[in-house]
Amino acid sequence: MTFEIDNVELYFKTKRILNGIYLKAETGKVTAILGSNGCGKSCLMDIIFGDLKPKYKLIRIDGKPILKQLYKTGLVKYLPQDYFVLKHLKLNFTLKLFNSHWSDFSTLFPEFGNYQTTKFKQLSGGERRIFEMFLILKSNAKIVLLDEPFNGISPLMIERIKTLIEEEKQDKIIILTDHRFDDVIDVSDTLYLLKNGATKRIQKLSELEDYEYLNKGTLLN
Ligand SMILES: Nc1ncnc2c1ncn2[C@@H]1O[C@H](COP(=O)(O)OP(=O)(O)OP(=O)(O)O)[C@@H](O)[C@H]1O
Repeated sequence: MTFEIDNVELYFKTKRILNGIYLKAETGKVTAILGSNGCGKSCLMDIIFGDLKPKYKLIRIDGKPILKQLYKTGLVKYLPQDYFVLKHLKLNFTLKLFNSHWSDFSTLFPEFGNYQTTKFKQLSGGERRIFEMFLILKSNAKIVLLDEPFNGISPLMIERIKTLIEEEKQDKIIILTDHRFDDVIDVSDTLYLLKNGATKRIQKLSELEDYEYLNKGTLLN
């Protein structure tokens, strides 16, 4: 499956946020978006999901235009920056709601060993993020959007999540954005930089320095 978005124009009042977007993602690949604070990455994710209506946009799946909001197609799941699981829900019940099982989760994350009946609100910030990411990545969605999946997660857990992303991308389109550029570069197959409202496809990592997303010499370290 291929996913494309282009011709996006997003304004807030007279402030232009996005105006030159083209992004193509496909099953079996992780497509990543890098960009500085406030450049419009979360807005672009919201637009793809269908939760933010720009002045104009064109989304195509396998070349065919999709005119309704993407979430209405049932093809997509979205990990936004804010938590989406209801605070009072127990973890094992929440997994059932997402057609998953406690044993699947605890096999991958044994650190959560006896948390079956723990409520979501009793988890730490990083634990909540890991749990929500598992729900999204293990879902049967064909398109997965991850907004800052590594935020607040400790290094060893990031490695495990990257492994999960690698496994799950086999039958999913995964589009993610995060400020941990080294982890993003490591896990991505296709890389875009969002700058001045437009996406630039990154073919060589040195372009990240040329476009002043990274300081010169950062990639040598
Ligand atoms: N509802 C809104 N009303 C007005 N301006 C908004 C709104 N939402 C976002 N913006 C502005 O749009 C721009 C892009 O915001 P966005 O959250 O997409 O940035 P981002 O690239 O995800 O940033 P960060 O990496 O800091 O999370 C910012 O300048 C922000 O202030």
